[in-house]
Amino acid sequence: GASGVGKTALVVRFLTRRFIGDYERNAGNLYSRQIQLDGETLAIQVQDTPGIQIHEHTPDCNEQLNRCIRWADAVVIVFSITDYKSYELLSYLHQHIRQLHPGNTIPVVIVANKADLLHIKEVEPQHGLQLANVLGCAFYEVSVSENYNDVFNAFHVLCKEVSKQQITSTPERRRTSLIPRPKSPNMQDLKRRFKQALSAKVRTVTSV
Ligand SMILES: Nc1nc2c(ncn2[C@@H]2O[C@H](COP(=O)(O)OP(=O)(O)OP(=O)(O)O)[C@@H](O)[C@H]2O)c(=O)[nH]1
Repeated sequence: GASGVGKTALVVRFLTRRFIGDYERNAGNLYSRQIQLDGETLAIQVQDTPGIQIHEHTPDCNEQLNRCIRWADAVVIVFSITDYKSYELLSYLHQHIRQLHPGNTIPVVIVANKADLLHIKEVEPQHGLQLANVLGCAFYEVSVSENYNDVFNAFHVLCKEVSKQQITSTPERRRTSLIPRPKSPNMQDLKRRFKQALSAKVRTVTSV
């Protein structure tokens, strides 16, 4: 999704259950994780992506992002209810994902984030749901800062859909052993940034 909608916060909340408020611009980290899903242990990888830039009113999906979309078995498109322009990107992004996965309907979830900021909302909740229905996507309105369960449910739906597809798909579609394992596990990077955020908070509290 667009820049600043909460993509990194969403991934971090899903993987660590924690909300870290301050992030630098996201370079696109890859996280590997084992999760429990309906009594089954799944190995998943979550690729965080940089915000889509808009040039002369046209979204610019660069080759790095296109590689991520082609690699993915499922996609979460995030927008913020406080940023109408991020909502306007949804149809374009959905169409772009379909073009990069011709003949294969990979599961897509649309997440409307920052539901805690209703006082500055620019997008009505029902508009997100209506558009998701038209596009044939699951829809979740969440507040990553306030709530873990809705975030988990959005990823849970995707993992179930992917599992279903992999059970019914041909063997070559199953890429679990072919997914490139990250060289340096990004969980170290996540822990470093988490510690930085915590120490920053301690400094802030002290300075107050
Ligand atoms: N109030 C509120 N703020 C949020 C929420 N989710 C994220 N934020 C804040 O929004 C800002 C952007 O969050 P990021 O996770 O960096 O957004 P992003 O989409 O990864 O941004 P880019 O890296 O620029 O693409 C940060 O200051 C977060 O603290 C939310 O649910 N509520």
